[in-house]
Amino acid sequence: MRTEKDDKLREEALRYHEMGRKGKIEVVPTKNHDTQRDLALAYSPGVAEPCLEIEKNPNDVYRYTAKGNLVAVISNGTAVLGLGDIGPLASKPVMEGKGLLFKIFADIDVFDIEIDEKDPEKFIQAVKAISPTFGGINLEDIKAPEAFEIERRLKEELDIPVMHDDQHGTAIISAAALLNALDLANKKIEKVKFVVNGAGAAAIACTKLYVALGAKMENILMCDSKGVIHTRRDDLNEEKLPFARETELNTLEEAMKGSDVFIGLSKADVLTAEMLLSMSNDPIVFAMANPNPEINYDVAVGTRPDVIMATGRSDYPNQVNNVLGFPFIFRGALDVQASKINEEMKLAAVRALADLAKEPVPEMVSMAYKIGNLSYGREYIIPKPFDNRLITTVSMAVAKAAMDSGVARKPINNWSVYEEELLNRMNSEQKLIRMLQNRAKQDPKTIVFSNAAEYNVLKAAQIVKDEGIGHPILLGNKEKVQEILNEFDIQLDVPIIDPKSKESEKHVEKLANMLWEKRQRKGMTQYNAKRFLTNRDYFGCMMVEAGEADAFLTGSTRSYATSLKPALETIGPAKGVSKVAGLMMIMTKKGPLFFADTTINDDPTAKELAKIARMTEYVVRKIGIRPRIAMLSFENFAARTATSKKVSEAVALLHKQYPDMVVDGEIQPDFALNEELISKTFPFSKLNGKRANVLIFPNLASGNLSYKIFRGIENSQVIGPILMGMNKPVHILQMRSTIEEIVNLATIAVLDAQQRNK
Ligand SMILES: NC(=O)C1=CN([C@@H]2O[C@H](COP(=O)(O)OP(=O)(O)OC[C@H]3O[C@@H](n4cnc5c(N)ncnc54)[C@H](OP(=O)(O)O)[C@@H]3O)[C@@H](O)[C@H]2O)C=CC1
Ligand SMILES: CC(=O)C(=O)O
Ligand SMILES: [Mg+2]
Repeated sequence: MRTEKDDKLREEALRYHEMGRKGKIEVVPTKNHDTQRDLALAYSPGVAEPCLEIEKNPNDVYRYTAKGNLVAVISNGTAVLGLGDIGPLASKPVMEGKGLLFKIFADIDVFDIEIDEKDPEKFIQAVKAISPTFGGINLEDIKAPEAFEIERRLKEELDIPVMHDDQHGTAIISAAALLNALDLANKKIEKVKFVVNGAGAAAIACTKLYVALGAKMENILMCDSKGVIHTRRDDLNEEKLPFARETELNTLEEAMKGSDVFIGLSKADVLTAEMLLSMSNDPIVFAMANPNPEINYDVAVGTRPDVIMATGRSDYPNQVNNVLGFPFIFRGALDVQASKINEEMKLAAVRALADLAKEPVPEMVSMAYKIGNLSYGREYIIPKPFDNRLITTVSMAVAKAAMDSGVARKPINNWSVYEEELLNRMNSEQKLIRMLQNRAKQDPKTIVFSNAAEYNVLKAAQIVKDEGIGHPILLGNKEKVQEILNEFDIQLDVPIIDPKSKESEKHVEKLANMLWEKRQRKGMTQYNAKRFLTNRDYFGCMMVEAGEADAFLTGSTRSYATSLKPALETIGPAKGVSKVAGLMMIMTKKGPLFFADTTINDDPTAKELAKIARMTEYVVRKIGIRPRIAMLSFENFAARTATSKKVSEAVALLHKQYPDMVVDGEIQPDFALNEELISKTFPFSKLNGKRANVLIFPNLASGNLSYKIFRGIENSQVIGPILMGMNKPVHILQMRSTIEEIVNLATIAVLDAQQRNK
């Protein structure tokens, strides 16, 4: 069933693949290559030395080359997703996609290899011939029954891990999800009746693993394209035969009656609402065909509110897709130089995944999925791919199982060092920013950029446009802007408005009249309103006020206060807000930290401080993070000085007015940021033994200077200042912001505009 959403996705997917550098992965040099000397080492003559070492000791290949971190994703294109035999060429986007996932989730490099060969023997020989290059081989989208023979032989004949992901990756993930779904439905694996639709590579491997976990063969009905696999059939291959049941049932429809679990690894839309209605109570439906499931998610949930439903897709709850497995399974296997991926390693991955879903979900994950409260339950039976913990949890479990089962050639001695290595592979700061950008891209908004005759602003606007984060409008002198565009060869075709130019006179007049109407009783004359409107800051703000744009970004060439004044006089604070404030988001290895107020209120009173805290809580929550707020001072719960007393008073106000708010103080920042110190020293605190992620400073000096010191020492990425409390999205950059900082704040401006549209 093709929906409007599918049509939109089609368009977007084609654009995504076509834009910019072609393909989804590239090769990047890892060593210096700037001088003649570097080249003499990288290539001839120096390169001969590692060659000779490896000739003497083949294992040194792991020491001197990329082999140990390089996986081949190999396909012949005979069972590409659920699209069938579309050939090796057409399979390339999927294989490149796998490469991308290997890289971003587990820092594994991939060559995707599409082989034009259907004959299993010839295919095996081709893979064997290129295998010296790789530390592991991920077979992909090869159809059954050939896939079974190909994998079996390559496993036997090669001494590096070989895994057909559609079989075992899928089996591992779906088994983990199944264990949790059964737990939630209060059913036992030994008792439940399964219908497995599909009898190909994925379906057979999954079913075998469920049997290994306790499912009973006599409770499983498997169907292929011809219907139920039963003993009366004479067309069954070797792999299907063990699943042939003595039964009178012939069709999927008949098989479904009274079943508890439906496993779909076949093709789109083969399960009907009527069939779903014939299942038992609390049915479990894993419709895993890609790109479209055996039954549409909304249809299934609409038909059976008691269903526990999963699909292979990322845009619905419970994505049961092998992406949750292969990056981390190979990571663990490569790190111990495992000779194979065996049953013990697979079962370890199943348990690790199933258990992880029961743990509290970190904020970063909820944020990536724009879901406030992700917790173990019917709509969260399996971790999400963007969960940072997968790399440590699953890879470590797999590595350990490889060692315990005797297939590891390079055992791990120090697990905490290994854990640290795994975490360092992931650049969590970048990930967070990427997540925010992805959210912005879902619904890009029109952003007016002031100071367009600045290189950084133009470059940032170009990125915002090219990445699909927003639709820029530039404010500035057209000639100057064009000059910079030409000089730096920046391709940016967006509207440019110069409020000072003759051609903008009518536009200026319209916005000036609006402003005058707004402020005529606050001393503004019509003449002054018109004069103000030739100023870019007034003009940009009024465009947002007039609904001509969704957000305004300014400040990169002016002092903060100079840009703030027009914003306050035009857009102004939101209803009920007496003090606006500036929030900085600082990316740290332990996650994002928020600082307020960093830009506006010199010495807020206790009441104002409480308001700033409340407003910050709201904004942080909107970003998708659960705020834990520390009200900072230089004393801990023992206010003696005027500053601490003020903070203490603000905390009392907050506790009284908002008893559910996670806020406490006065507290020193080193305590607030240290879980152990907090839980041991202040067990009574409302922070509940958890590290704070929002720091409210007692005054502007401490807030502003702290984030600047932090930024200077840590060289962390900073997003902000996010201007909080305004009636419409306007944000003021720091002077001389970098391109990256402008793009980041533009992203926040888009998210801000998205929130307000809801
Ligand atoms: N979510 C995930 O992580 C994954 C999902 N999949 C999905 O599973 C599906 C199968 O992949 P894979 O096993 O690799 O491919 P195969 O080609 O090996 O197997 C396809 C199977 O589907 C069966 N089939 C086709 N049409 C029907 C139908 N109308 N009713 C019942 N069965 C049917 C075929 O039957 P016959 O034997 O008669 O030809 C065959 O057994 C694909 O949609 C794929 O996207 C696969 C791997 C991972
Ligand atoms: C997810 C996957 O590997 C498939 O659908 O084939
Ligand atoms: Mg696949």
